[in-house]
Amino acid sequence: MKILSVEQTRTLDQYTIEHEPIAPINLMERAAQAFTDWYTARFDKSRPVRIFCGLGNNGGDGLAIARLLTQLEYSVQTYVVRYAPRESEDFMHNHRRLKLISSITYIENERDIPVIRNREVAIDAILGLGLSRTTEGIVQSVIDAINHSPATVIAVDIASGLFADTANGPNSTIIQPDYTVTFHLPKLAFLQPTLGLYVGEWHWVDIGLSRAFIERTPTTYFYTTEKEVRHLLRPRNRFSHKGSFGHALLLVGSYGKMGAGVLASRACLRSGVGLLTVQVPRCGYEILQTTVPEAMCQPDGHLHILSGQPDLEAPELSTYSAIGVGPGIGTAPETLAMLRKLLSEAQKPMVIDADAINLIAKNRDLIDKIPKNSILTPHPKEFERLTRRWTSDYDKLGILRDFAQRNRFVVVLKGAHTAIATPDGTTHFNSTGNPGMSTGGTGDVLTGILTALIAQGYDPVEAAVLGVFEHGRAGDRAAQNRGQIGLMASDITDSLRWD
Ligand SMILES: NC(=O)C1=CN([C@@H]2O[C@H](COP(=O)(O)OP(=O)(O)OC[C@H]3O[C@@H](n4cnc5c(N)ncnc54)[C@H](O)[C@@H]3O)[C@@H](O)[C@H]2O)[C@@H](O)CC1
Ligand SMILES: Nc1ncnc2c1ncn2[C@@H]1O[C@H](COP(=O)(O)OP(=O)(O)O)[C@@H](O)[C@H]1O
Ligand SMILES: [K+]
Repeated sequence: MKILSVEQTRTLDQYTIEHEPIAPINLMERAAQAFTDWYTARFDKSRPVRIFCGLGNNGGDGLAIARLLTQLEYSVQTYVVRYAPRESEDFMHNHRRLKLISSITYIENERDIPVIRNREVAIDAILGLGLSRTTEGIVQSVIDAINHSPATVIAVDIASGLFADTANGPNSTIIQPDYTVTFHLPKLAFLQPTLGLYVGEWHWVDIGLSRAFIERTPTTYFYTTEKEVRHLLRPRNRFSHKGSFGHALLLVGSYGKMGAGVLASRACLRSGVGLLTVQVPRCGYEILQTTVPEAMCQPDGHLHILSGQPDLEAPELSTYSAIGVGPGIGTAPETLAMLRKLLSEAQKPMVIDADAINLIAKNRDLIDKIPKNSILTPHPKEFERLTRRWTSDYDKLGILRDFAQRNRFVVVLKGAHTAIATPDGTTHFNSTGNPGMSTGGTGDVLTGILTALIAQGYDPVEAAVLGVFEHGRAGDRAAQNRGQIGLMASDITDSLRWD
């Protein structure tokens, strides 16, 4: 699914109005109806509703929602925050219609702000996508009052005060909703870690904006949906054999961190690889053979760490269809030497994670040695070590895009809504996963998954988008069984289902 900019969203609204065609006021009515349907499916009439409206079209939506809920016999009190002398035309129209059936209270100064109580619902329709400057004055006071109230808060389209795709200033006053119900495609702001407080749980309601326009509008930002991912998954041929699904090599583990290697190996096997060889320090040999009997094990000459020495009689690197390196390997000088040699010899895209990324961050000459189209899977701290500190989520997205494009890597920046940046400059945000996955070892599982997909011949960008989605989906299944708190990394592997 595409993510459009505010400017493109405005043009999308305009295009829909001209080409469906539909009058602006009817499109607003459709938005209000969609919101009302969403609301009435979740909240019953016992909860009093206070709707706070601005003077633009977001306020217009709020007035129309007030009318629809009043007609459904919800207990509704409507407020107009009078921060400016002028109202939008469609606001005026809905104002006249609401006036016929209900009273409207004006908020011009702080005295006019009502006390919002427990069990009440506050609907925020003060400012929408038209936000052009930081909030101030009475708008700020109303937002503060709503945020400090015990009510359930629902933002119409976007939280008032939140810029949809640019950074807010440091001391901005922004609604902190429990829910955001948005009419347009997801906005970039909804997917950024530092903005979660200003989004809450977000829901998209379809108001029939032009699909033709969306299809031909260029964007570099995408939100991965299940339908798109289904398209990527390749069915198995009836006459296939284990040679059809590649031979992966994982270089993982060190003394005390063999678990990372076991997690990555099991996830790799659960993701359809034909054959798996795992290279571990000698101390990991029995651990691996015992816990993952499906894998072949290649012990390193060193007892505790991967050293790449002595050169054991391993098959040529080129015989492997994919190589994954990093989970649990530590950052010893011998392991650095091993990584240096590996990167110099590898010809195909690899999967590079965890300590391998930390070693590369400290030895930057290695960046040029990484095969093009390799997948790097840093979490934010690892990515910062690899690049630089960022000033906002948007700054970070710029660094991410440039780093992936300049080096021709696929960079999987992990977290809620993992962002996958590709060599061609696009960024794909993931839609699956949950906070139960914030626990040690879940990243190692992802490395195993991605290595298996590359081994099976998936293109690295497809592998990253598909693998990250399925990793999150397995995490969601595991959370359903166990609850988020009880979830641990191996539950994700056990919950993988590739169908
Ligand atoms: N066809 C459409 O355009 C549709 C629009 N819809 C609604 O319309 C919204 C966008 O409407 P508008 O473009 O009128 O935008 P807003 O309702 O966000 O209001 C914009 C107005 O607020 C002023 N303003 C901006 N920042 C301010 C601040 N910090 N303090 C005080 N005033 C400020 C602007 O000068 C402008 O006059 C969407 O978010 C959505 O809710 C929906 O009805 C769906 C259809
Ligand atoms: N709140 C969250 N929502 C969705 N996914 C999450 C969340 N927290 C963590 N994850 C996922 O869990 C994994 C954590 O990886 P990582 O930080 O490398 O952990 P580890 O190094 O312990 O394996 C990533 O894939 C990340 O996207
Ligand atoms: K709003």
